[in-house]
Amino acid sequence: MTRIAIFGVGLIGGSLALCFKGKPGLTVVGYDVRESSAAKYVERGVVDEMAASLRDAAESADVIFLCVPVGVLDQYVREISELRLKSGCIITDVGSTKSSVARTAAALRFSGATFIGGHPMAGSERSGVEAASSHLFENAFYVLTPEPGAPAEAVDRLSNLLKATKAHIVHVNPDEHDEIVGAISHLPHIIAVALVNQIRGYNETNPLYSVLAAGGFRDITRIASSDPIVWRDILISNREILLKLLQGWNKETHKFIRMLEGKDAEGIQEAFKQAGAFRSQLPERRKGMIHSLYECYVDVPDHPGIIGKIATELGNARINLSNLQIIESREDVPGVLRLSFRTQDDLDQAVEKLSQTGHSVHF
Ligand SMILES: NC(=O)C1=CN([C@@H]2O[C@H](COP(=O)(O)OP(=O)(O)OC[C@H]3O[C@@H](n4cnc5c(N)ncnc54)[C@H](O)[C@@H]3O)[C@@H](O)[C@H]2O)C=CC1
Ligand SMILES: O=C(O)C(=O)Cc1ccc(O)cc1
Repeated sequence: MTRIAIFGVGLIGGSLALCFKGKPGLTVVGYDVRESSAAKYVERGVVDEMAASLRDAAESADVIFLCVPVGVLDQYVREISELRLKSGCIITDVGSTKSSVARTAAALRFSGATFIGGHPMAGSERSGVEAASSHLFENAFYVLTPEPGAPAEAVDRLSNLLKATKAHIVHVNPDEHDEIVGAISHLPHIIAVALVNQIRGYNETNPLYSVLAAGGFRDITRIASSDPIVWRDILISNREILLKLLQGWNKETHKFIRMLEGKDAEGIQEAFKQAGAFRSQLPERRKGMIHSLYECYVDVPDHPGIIGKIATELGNARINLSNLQIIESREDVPGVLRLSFRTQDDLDQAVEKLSQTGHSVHF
Protein backbone atom coordinates (compact mmCIF):
# COMPACT_ATOMS: atom_id res chain seq x y z
CA MET A 1 0.00 0.00 0.00
CA THR A 2 1.27 3.51 -0.86
CA ARG A 3 0.12 6.02 1.73
CA ILE A 4 -0.38 9.52 0.35
CA ALA A 5 -0.67 12.42 2.80
CA ILE A 6 -2.30 15.61 1.56
CA PHE A 7 -1.65 18.73 3.63
CA GLY A 8 -4.17 21.46 2.82
CA VAL A 9 -7.26 19.79 1.36
CA GLY A 10 -8.58 22.75 -0.64
CA LEU A 11 -9.08 23.15 -4.41
CA ILE A 12 -5.75 21.62 -5.44
CA GLY A 13 -5.21 19.23 -2.50
CA GLY A 14 -8.82 18.02 -2.78
CA SER A 15 -8.53 17.54 -6.56
CA LEU A 16 -5.32 15.50 -6.14
CA ALA A 17 -7.01 13.43 -3.40
CA LEU A 18 -9.92 12.70 -5.78
CA CYS A 19 -7.44 11.59 -8.48
CA PHE A 20 -5.76 9.09 -6.12
CA LYS A 21 -8.70 7.91 -4.01
CA GLY A 22 -10.04 4.50 -4.94
CA LYS A 23 -6.99 3.58 -7.11
CA PRO A 24 -5.65 0.11 -6.26
CA GLY A 25 -2.74 0.18 -3.82
CA LEU A 26 -3.28 3.80 -2.74
CA THR A 27 -4.58 5.19 0.56
CA VAL A 28 -5.18 8.94 0.86
CA VAL A 29 -4.83 10.66 4.23
CA GLY A 30 -5.91 14.28 4.66
CA TYR A 31 -4.71 16.94 7.07
CA ASP A 32 -5.75 20.58 7.31
CA VAL A 33 -5.06 23.14 10.03
CA ARG A 34 -8.40 24.79 9.53
CA GLU A 35 -11.29 23.06 11.22
CA SER A 36 -13.73 24.39 8.64
CA SER A 37 -11.64 22.92 5.77
CA ALA A 38 -11.28 19.56 7.56
CA ALA A 39 -15.03 19.36 8.22
CA LYS A 40 -15.73 20.02 4.52
CA TYR A 41 -13.33 17.45 3.13
CA VAL A 42 -14.51 14.79 5.55
CA GLU A 43 -18.12 15.54 4.63
CA ARG A 44 -17.30 15.31 0.90
CA GLY A 45 -15.38 12.08 1.43
CA VAL A 46 -12.45 13.09 -0.77
CA VAL A 47 -9.93 11.22 1.42
CA ASP A 48 -9.87 7.71 2.91
CA GLU A 49 -8.68 8.87 6.31
CA MET A 50 -8.29 12.05 8.26
CA ALA A 51 -5.08 12.51 10.28
CA ALA A 52 -5.15 13.78 13.85
CA SER A 53 -1.86 15.65 13.52
CA LEU A 54 0.71 16.73 10.96
CA ARG A 55 3.24 14.41 12.60
CA ASP A 56 0.94 11.33 12.33
CA ALA A 57 0.18 12.05 8.68
CA ALA A 58 3.80 12.79 7.70
CA GLU A 59 5.56 9.97 9.55
CA SER A 60 3.33 7.23 8.11
CA ALA A 61 3.35 8.60 4.54
CA ASP A 62 5.17 7.34 1.44
CA VAL A 63 4.37 10.53 -0.47
CA ILE A 64 3.49 13.92 1.02
CA PHE A 65 1.73 16.60 -1.04
CA LEU A 66 1.92 20.11 0.41
CA CYS A 67 -1.12 21.93 -0.98
CA VAL A 68 -1.11 24.97 1.29
CA PRO A 69 -0.74 28.66 0.34
CA VAL A 70 2.79 29.58 -0.83
CA GLY A 71 3.35 31.86 2.20
CA VAL A 72 3.40 28.92 4.63
CA LEU A 73 5.06 26.38 2.32
CA ASP A 74 8.65 26.93 3.50
CA GLN A 75 7.55 26.61 7.13
CA TYR A 76 5.80 23.27 6.35
CA VAL A 77 8.90 21.95 4.55
CA ARG A 78 11.11 22.91 7.53
CA GLU A 79 8.71 21.33 10.03
CA ILE A 80 8.50 18.11 8.03
CA SER A 81 12.29 17.85 7.69
CA GLU A 82 12.49 17.58 11.49
CA LEU A 83 10.18 14.52 11.65
CA ARG A 84 11.10 10.81 11.45
CA LEU A 85 9.91 10.25 7.89
CA LYS A 86 9.74 6.81 6.25
CA SER A 87 12.87 5.96 4.30
CA GLY A 88 12.25 6.70 0.60
CA CYS A 89 9.43 9.15 1.40
CA ILE A 90 8.80 11.77 -1.32
CA ILE A 91 7.81 15.29 -0.29
CA THR A 92 6.32 17.42 -3.02
CA ASP A 93 4.31 20.65 -3.20
CA VAL A 94 1.90 22.30 -5.63
CA GLY A 95 2.81 25.94 -5.02
CA SER A 96 2.49 28.43 -7.88
CA THR A 97 6.06 29.66 -7.30
CA LYS A 98 9.03 27.34 -7.18
CA SER A 99 12.30 29.20 -6.44
CA SER A 100 11.72 29.94 -2.77
CA VAL A 101 10.60 26.44 -1.76
CA ALA A 102 13.40 24.88 -3.83
CA ARG A 103 15.99 27.00 -1.99
CA THR A 104 14.50 26.14 1.41
CA ALA A 105 14.41 22.42 0.66
CA ALA A 106 17.95 22.40 -0.77
CA ALA A 107 19.27 23.78 2.54
CA LEU A 108 17.59 21.05 4.63
CA ARG A 109 18.38 17.38 5.30
CA PHE A 110 15.49 14.94 5.02
CA SER A 111 17.40 11.78 6.09
CA GLY A 112 16.27 9.21 3.51
CA ALA A 113 13.43 11.31 2.07
CA THR A 114 13.51 13.40 -1.13
CA PHE A 115 11.95 16.79 -1.88
CA ILE A 116 10.71 17.33 -5.45
CA GLY A 117 8.96 20.65 -6.18
CA GLY A 118 5.80 20.56 -8.30
CA HIS A 119 3.15 22.83 -9.85
CA PRO A 120 0.04 21.55 -11.62
CA MET A 121 -0.66 24.23 -14.23
CA ALA A 122 -4.41 24.03 -13.94
CA GLY A 123 -6.82 25.47 -11.49
CA SER A 124 -9.55 28.02 -11.35
CA GLU A 125 -10.65 31.23 -9.71
CA ARG A 126 -12.57 29.14 -7.19
CA SER A 127 -11.06 27.79 -3.97
CA GLY A 128 -11.79 25.27 -1.25
CA VAL A 129 -12.52 21.57 -1.42
CA GLU A 130 -16.06 22.20 -2.65
CA ALA A 131 -14.56 23.28 -5.99
CA ALA A 132 -12.27 20.21 -6.21
CA SER A 133 -12.60 17.84 -9.15
CA SER A 134 -10.80 14.68 -10.25
CA HIS A 135 -10.83 16.13 -13.79
CA LEU A 136 -9.07 19.38 -12.91
CA PHE A 137 -5.63 18.40 -14.20
CA GLU A 138 -6.64 16.31 -17.23
CA ASN A 139 -4.56 17.35 -20.24
CA ALA A 140 -2.86 20.19 -18.34
CA PHE A 141 0.89 20.47 -17.80
CA TYR A 142 2.24 19.40 -14.42
CA VAL A 143 5.64 20.98 -13.78
CA LEU A 144 8.21 19.16 -11.65
CA THR A 145 11.36 20.96 -10.53
CA PRO A 146 13.70 18.21 -9.24
CA GLU A 147 17.16 19.27 -8.03
CA PRO A 148 19.86 18.03 -10.43
CA GLY A 149 20.99 15.57 -7.71
CA ALA A 150 17.52 14.17 -6.91
CA PRO A 151 17.41 10.32 -7.12
CA ALA A 152 15.97 9.35 -10.53
CA GLU A 153 14.07 6.50 -8.86
CA ALA A 154 12.12 8.98 -6.68
CA VAL A 155 11.37 11.29 -9.64
CA ASP A 156 10.09 8.28 -11.64
CA ARG A 157 7.97 7.10 -8.71
CA LEU A 158 6.34 10.53 -8.35
CA SER A 159 5.80 10.84 -12.13
CA ASN A 160 4.16 7.40 -12.17
CA LEU A 161 1.87 8.33 -9.31
CA LEU A 162 0.90 11.56 -11.07
CA LYS A 163 -0.35 9.57 -14.07
CA ALA A 164 -3.59 9.41 -12.05
CA THR A 165 -4.05 13.14 -12.74
CA LYS A 166 -3.92 12.57 -16.55
CA ALA A 167 -1.65 15.64 -16.75
CA HIS A 168 1.53 15.89 -18.85
CA ILE A 169 4.66 15.97 -16.71
CA VAL A 170 7.37 18.48 -17.68
CA HIS A 171 10.62 19.29 -15.90
CA VAL A 172 11.52 22.97 -15.56
CA ASN A 173 14.20 24.76 -13.57
CA PRO A 174 12.60 26.65 -10.59
CA ASP A 175 13.91 30.13 -11.57
CA GLU A 176 12.84 29.71 -15.19
CA HIS A 177 9.45 28.46 -13.95
CA ASP A 178 8.91 31.62 -11.87
CA GLU A 179 9.87 33.92 -14.78
CA ILE A 180 7.52 32.24 -17.24
CA VAL A 181 4.62 31.59 -14.88
CA GLY A 182 5.04 35.15 -13.56
CA ALA A 183 4.40 36.41 -17.09
CA ILE A 184 1.59 34.08 -18.15
CA SER A 185 -0.29 33.71 -14.87
CA HIS A 186 0.74 36.10 -12.08
CA LEU A 187 0.89 39.28 -14.22
CA PRO A 188 -2.55 38.55 -15.78
CA HIS A 189 -4.02 38.15 -12.28
CA ILE A 190 -2.63 41.58 -11.29
CA ILE A 191 -3.97 43.17 -14.48
CA ALA A 192 -7.41 41.61 -13.97
CA VAL A 193 -7.63 42.85 -10.37
CA ALA A 194 -6.37 46.34 -11.28
CA LEU A 195 -8.86 46.59 -14.14
CA VAL A 196 -11.81 45.47 -12.01
CA ASN A 197 -10.84 47.93 -9.28
CA GLN A 198 -10.54 50.77 -11.83
CA ILE A 199 -14.07 50.09 -13.06
CA ARG A 200 -15.31 49.52 -9.50
CA GLY A 201 -14.19 53.09 -8.75
CA TYR A 202 -16.19 54.52 -11.70
CA ASN A 203 -19.15 52.39 -10.71
CA GLU A 204 -19.32 54.04 -7.29
CA THR A 205 -20.52 57.24 -8.92
CA ASN A 206 -22.47 55.60 -11.76
CA PRO A 207 -23.87 52.04 -11.36
CA LEU A 208 -24.50 51.82 -15.12
CA TYR A 209 -20.87 50.62 -15.43
CA SER A 210 -21.64 47.25 -13.86
CA VAL A 211 -25.03 47.03 -15.54
CA LEU A 212 -23.44 47.38 -18.96
CA ALA A 213 -20.32 45.27 -18.24
CA ALA A 214 -20.51 42.71 -21.03
CA GLY A 215 -18.77 39.52 -22.20
CA GLY A 216 -15.37 41.08 -22.94
CA PHE A 217 -15.03 42.55 -19.45
CA ARG A 218 -16.16 39.31 -17.83
CA ASP A 219 -13.80 37.20 -19.99
CA ILE A 220 -10.68 39.19 -19.20
CA THR A 221 -11.49 39.56 -15.49
CA ARG A 222 -12.63 36.04 -14.45
CA ILE A 223 -9.40 35.47 -12.55
CA ALA A 224 -9.92 38.66 -10.51
CA SER A 225 -12.26 36.51 -8.37
CA SER A 226 -9.35 34.29 -7.24
CA ASP A 227 -8.67 33.62 -3.55
CA PRO A 228 -7.11 36.71 -1.86
CA ILE A 229 -4.86 34.74 0.55
CA VAL A 230 -3.55 32.32 -2.08
CA TRP A 231 -2.79 35.21 -4.47
CA ARG A 232 -1.36 37.55 -1.83
CA ASP A 233 1.22 34.84 -1.11
CA ILE A 234 1.98 34.10 -4.78
CA LEU A 235 2.59 37.76 -5.65
CA ILE A 236 4.78 38.41 -2.61
CA SER A 237 6.77 35.26 -3.30
CA ASN A 238 7.41 36.26 -6.94
CA ARG A 239 7.70 40.00 -6.27
CA GLU A 240 11.08 40.66 -7.90
CA ILE A 241 10.10 39.06 -11.18
CA LEU A 242 6.68 40.75 -11.05
CA LEU A 243 8.21 44.19 -10.52
CA LYS A 244 10.19 43.70 -13.76
CA LEU A 245 7.14 42.39 -15.59
CA LEU A 246 5.09 45.39 -14.46
CA GLN A 247 7.71 47.68 -16.00
CA GLY A 248 7.19 45.79 -19.26
CA TRP A 249 3.43 46.22 -18.82
CA ASN A 250 3.91 49.98 -18.30
CA LYS A 251 5.78 50.10 -21.61
CA GLU A 252 2.90 48.35 -23.37
CA THR A 253 0.27 50.72 -21.94
CA HIS A 254 2.48 53.70 -22.83
CA LYS A 255 2.60 52.48 -26.43
CA PHE A 256 -1.20 52.81 -26.47
CA ILE A 257 -1.06 56.25 -24.88
CA ARG A 258 1.34 57.40 -27.59
CA MET A 259 -0.72 55.82 -30.38
CA LEU A 260 -3.92 57.48 -29.11
CA GLU A 261 -2.24 60.85 -28.63
CA GLY A 262 -0.85 60.67 -32.16
CA LYS A 263 -4.07 59.20 -33.66
CA ASP A 264 -1.85 56.38 -34.95
CA ALA A 265 -4.64 54.28 -36.51
CA GLU A 266 -2.18 52.03 -38.33
CA GLY A 267 -0.24 51.34 -35.12
CA ILE A 268 -3.40 50.39 -33.24
CA GLN A 269 -4.52 48.13 -36.07
CA GLU A 270 -1.08 46.50 -36.16
CA ALA A 271 -1.13 45.90 -32.37
CA PHE A 272 -4.46 44.03 -32.66
CA LYS A 273 -3.18 42.13 -35.71
CA GLN A 274 0.00 40.94 -33.99
CA ALA A 275 -1.81 40.03 -30.76
CA GLY A 276 -4.51 38.12 -32.65
CA ALA A 277 -1.96 36.20 -34.71
CA PHE A 278 0.01 35.15 -31.59
CA ARG A 279 -3.12 34.26 -29.63
CA SER A 280 -4.53 32.11 -32.43
CA GLN A 281 -1.33 30.04 -32.32
CA LEU A 282 -1.84 29.17 -28.65
CA PRO A 283 -2.77 25.49 -28.18
CA GLU A 284 -6.54 25.50 -28.67
CA ARG A 285 -7.90 22.74 -26.53
CA ARG A 286 -5.06 21.95 -24.18
CA LYS A 287 -6.07 22.82 -20.69
CA GLY A 288 -3.80 25.21 -18.91
CA MET A 289 -3.76 28.71 -17.70
CA ILE A 290 -6.54 29.97 -19.92
CA HIS A 291 -9.00 27.12 -20.21
CA SER A 292 -9.86 25.62 -16.87
CA LEU A 293 -12.64 23.55 -18.38
CA TYR A 294 -13.51 21.93 -21.69
CA GLU A 295 -15.43 24.68 -23.41
CA CYS A 296 -17.04 25.58 -26.70
CA TYR A 297 -19.13 28.48 -27.96
CA VAL A 298 -22.45 28.18 -29.78
CA ASP A 299 -24.03 31.01 -31.76
CA VAL A 300 -27.66 31.39 -30.76
CA PRO A 301 -30.08 33.30 -32.95
CA ASP A 302 -32.13 35.65 -30.86
CA HIS A 303 -35.34 33.75 -30.31
CA PRO A 304 -36.88 32.52 -27.09
CA GLY A 305 -36.40 28.92 -26.05
CA ILE A 306 -33.14 28.24 -27.88
CA ILE A 307 -31.10 27.89 -24.69
CA GLY A 308 -33.54 25.37 -23.25
CA LYS A 309 -33.53 23.53 -26.58
CA ILE A 310 -29.74 23.17 -26.59
CA ALA A 311 -29.65 22.02 -22.95
CA THR A 312 -32.41 19.49 -23.70
CA GLU A 313 -30.61 18.17 -26.81
CA LEU A 314 -27.48 17.56 -24.74
CA GLY A 315 -29.46 16.06 -21.85
CA ASN A 316 -31.32 13.67 -24.19
CA ALA A 317 -27.96 12.51 -25.57
CA ARG A 318 -26.77 11.98 -21.96
CA ILE A 319 -23.98 14.53 -22.36
CA ASN A 320 -23.17 16.18 -19.03
CA LEU A 321 -23.01 19.94 -19.17
CA SER A 322 -21.04 21.44 -16.26
CA ASN A 323 -21.84 25.10 -16.97
CA LEU A 324 -23.74 27.27 -19.41
CA GLN A 325 -23.24 31.00 -19.77
CA ILE A 326 -24.84 33.59 -22.03
CA ILE A 327 -22.00 35.75 -23.30
CA GLU A 328 -24.04 38.27 -25.26
CA SER A 329 -27.80 38.63 -25.13
CA ARG A 330 -28.85 41.98 -26.45
CA GLU A 331 -32.10 42.09 -28.34
CA ASP A 332 -30.55 43.41 -31.53
CA VAL A 333 -27.57 41.05 -31.86
CA PRO A 334 -27.25 37.29 -32.02
CA GLY A 335 -26.09 35.76 -28.75
CA VAL A 336 -23.30 33.38 -27.89
CA LEU A 337 -23.53 30.58 -25.36
CA ARG A 338 -20.46 29.28 -23.59
CA LEU A 339 -20.87 25.59 -22.79
CA SER A 340 -18.47 23.93 -20.33
CA PHE A 341 -17.90 20.23 -19.83
CA ARG A 342 -15.84 18.20 -17.37
CA THR A 343 -14.18 15.92 -19.90
CA GLN A 344 -12.81 16.08 -23.42
CA ASP A 345 -15.15 13.24 -24.30
CA ASP A 346 -18.28 15.17 -23.26
CA LEU A 347 -17.05 18.20 -25.23
CA ASP A 348 -16.36 16.12 -28.36
CA GLN A 349 -19.80 14.47 -28.18
CA ALA A 350 -21.52 17.82 -27.63
CA VAL A 351 -19.75 19.41 -30.60
CA GLU A 352 -20.75 16.49 -32.82
CA LYS A 353 -24.35 16.51 -31.64
CA LEU A 354 -24.84 20.29 -31.91
CA SER A 355 -23.16 20.45 -35.33
CA GLN A 356 -25.45 17.65 -36.56
CA THR A 357 -28.50 19.59 -35.42
CA GLY A 358 -27.40 22.66 -37.38
CA HIS A 359 -25.79 24.81 -34.67
CA SER A 360 -22.70 26.86 -35.34
CA VAL A 361 -20.10 25.71 -32.81
CA HIS A 362 -16.65 27.24 -32.35
CA PHE A 363 -13.80 27.31 -29.80
N1 LIG B 1 -5.92 27.98 -7.23
C1 LIG B 1 -5.32 27.49 -8.28
O1 LIG B 1 -5.87 27.54 -9.36
C2 LIG B 1 -3.97 26.87 -8.13
C3 LIG B 1 -3.28 26.93 -6.94
N2 LIG B 1 -2.05 26.34 -6.83
C4 LIG B 1 -1.33 26.37 -5.55
O2 LIG B 1 -1.97 25.43 -4.72
C5 LIG B 1 -1.86 25.80 -3.35
C6 LIG B 1 -3.22 25.71 -2.69
O3 LIG B 1 -4.12 26.56 -3.37
P1 LIG B 1 -5.68 26.26 -3.48
O4 LIG B 1 -5.92 24.81 -3.40
O5 LIG B 1 -6.17 27.04 -4.64
O6 LIG B 1 -6.17 26.98 -2.16
P2 LIG B 1 -7.39 26.60 -1.19
O7 LIG B 1 -7.64 27.81 -0.36
O8 LIG B 1 -8.50 26.00 -1.96
O9 LIG B 1 -6.73 25.49 -0.28
C7 LIG B 1 -5.67 25.73 0.63
C8 LIG B 1 -5.81 24.82 1.81
O10 LIG B 1 -4.69 25.00 2.66
C9 LIG B 1 -5.14 25.03 4.00
N3 LIG B 1 -4.13 25.67 4.84
C10 LIG B 1 -3.21 25.00 5.52
N4 LIG B 1 -2.42 25.81 6.22
C11 LIG B 1 -2.84 27.04 5.98
C12 LIG B 1 -2.44 28.29 6.47
N5 LIG B 1 -1.44 28.43 7.33
N6 LIG B 1 -3.10 29.36 6.01
C13 LIG B 1 -4.14 29.22 5.16
N7 LIG B 1 -4.57 28.03 4.68
C14 LIG B 1 -3.93 26.96 5.11
C15 LIG B 1 -6.51 25.70 3.93
O11 LIG B 1 -7.31 25.38 5.05
C16 LIG B 1 -7.07 25.11 2.64
O12 LIG B 1 -7.76 23.90 2.87
C17 LIG B 1 -1.24 27.19 -3.34
O13 LIG B 1 0.12 27.06 -3.00
C18 LIG B 1 -1.38 27.68 -4.76
O14 LIG B 1 -0.34 28.53 -5.11
C19 LIG B 1 -1.48 25.64 -7.86
C20 LIG B 1 -2.15 25.52 -9.06
C21 LIG B 1 -3.42 26.15 -9.30
O1 LIG C 1 -8.11 29.91 -13.69
C1 LIG C 1 -7.11 30.14 -14.36
O2 LIG C 1 -7.15 30.43 -15.56
C2 LIG C 1 -5.78 30.05 -13.71
O3 LIG C 1 -4.90 30.80 -14.00
C3 LIG C 1 -5.63 28.92 -12.73
C4 LIG C 1 -4.31 28.79 -12.10
C5 LIG C 1 -4.04 29.51 -10.96
C6 LIG C 1 -2.82 29.36 -10.32
C7 LIG C 1 -1.88 28.51 -10.84
O4 LIG C 1 -0.70 28.38 -10.22
C8 LIG C 1 -2.13 27.78 -11.98
C9 LIG C 1 -3.36 27.92 -12.61
